[in-house]
Amino acid sequence: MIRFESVVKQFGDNVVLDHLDFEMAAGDRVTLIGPSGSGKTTILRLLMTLERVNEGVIWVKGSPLSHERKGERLVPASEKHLRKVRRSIGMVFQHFNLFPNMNVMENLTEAPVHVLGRSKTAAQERARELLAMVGLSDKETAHPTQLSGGQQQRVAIARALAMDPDILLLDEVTSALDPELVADVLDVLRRIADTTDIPMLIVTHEMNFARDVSNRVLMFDRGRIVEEGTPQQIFTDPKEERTRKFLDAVIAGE
Ligand SMILES: Nc1ncnc2c1ncn2[C@@H]1O[C@H](COP(=O)(O)OP(=O)(O)OP(=O)(O)O)[C@@H](O)[C@H]1O
Repeated sequence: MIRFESVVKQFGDNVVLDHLDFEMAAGDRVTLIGPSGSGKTTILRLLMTLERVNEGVIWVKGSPLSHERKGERLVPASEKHLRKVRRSIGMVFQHFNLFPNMNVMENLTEAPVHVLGRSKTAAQERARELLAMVGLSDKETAHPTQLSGGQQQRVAIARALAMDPDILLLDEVTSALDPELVADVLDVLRRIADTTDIPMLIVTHEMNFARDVSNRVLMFDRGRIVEEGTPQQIFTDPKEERTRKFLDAVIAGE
């Protein structure tokens, strides 16, 4: 479904991902953990095509994301290819990033209509289903500034799903929220995990959430996977000293 094949990403001399190999199957929910600067967000940004690989190839559903085919060969993706493949990846950011001058319904239908070419009626119908799923059916005509941070983030989740993406990327989606708003957002994501089979790749420090939603946890350090397992195994019986130290530090900071 998703495959990183020997991916290298560097910024100047800083090698952030060092020949990274990793795969996600359909229906996988994977949480990435690891110290600050270990490359977690870079992985999401590569999938979002906001960054380009230096070496290696990223595949989505058997097609290259980072590259395109020229006959038998793979060549680095053109901007046109990236614009096209970007549609299949849904991302929710820490800071919501809703369109401020559009109401909730417009936020949800803009890209399905203008990028995917759906009819306005079909896009609105799908948007209403998604608003019901995130518990905001009564906010269709509200503008982002009239919503709490938690409500804005739930709209952002619905907006990502409105594109029917192949994968949903969640980057620290609760870390900009007031503590009392976190639970609602996590509950919505738990419900989506329970009621859909969309693959999710999650970066979070909310270990309970990771335990509830994901079936695999990958521990990163310096651009490499140092340990991988089920949430149960990684959180209760980590094998690697680096994982243990990292989890102790997260728990101490909570
Ligand atoms: N656009 C960029 N230009 C230069 N260096 C970058 C850029 N983006 C990321 N980096 C560097 O890449 C490394 C990995 O960053 P990344 O944000 O992927 O880590 P992270 O594991 O997500 O950390 P955090 O938990 O703090 O978000 C860091 O050393 C960072 O400084």
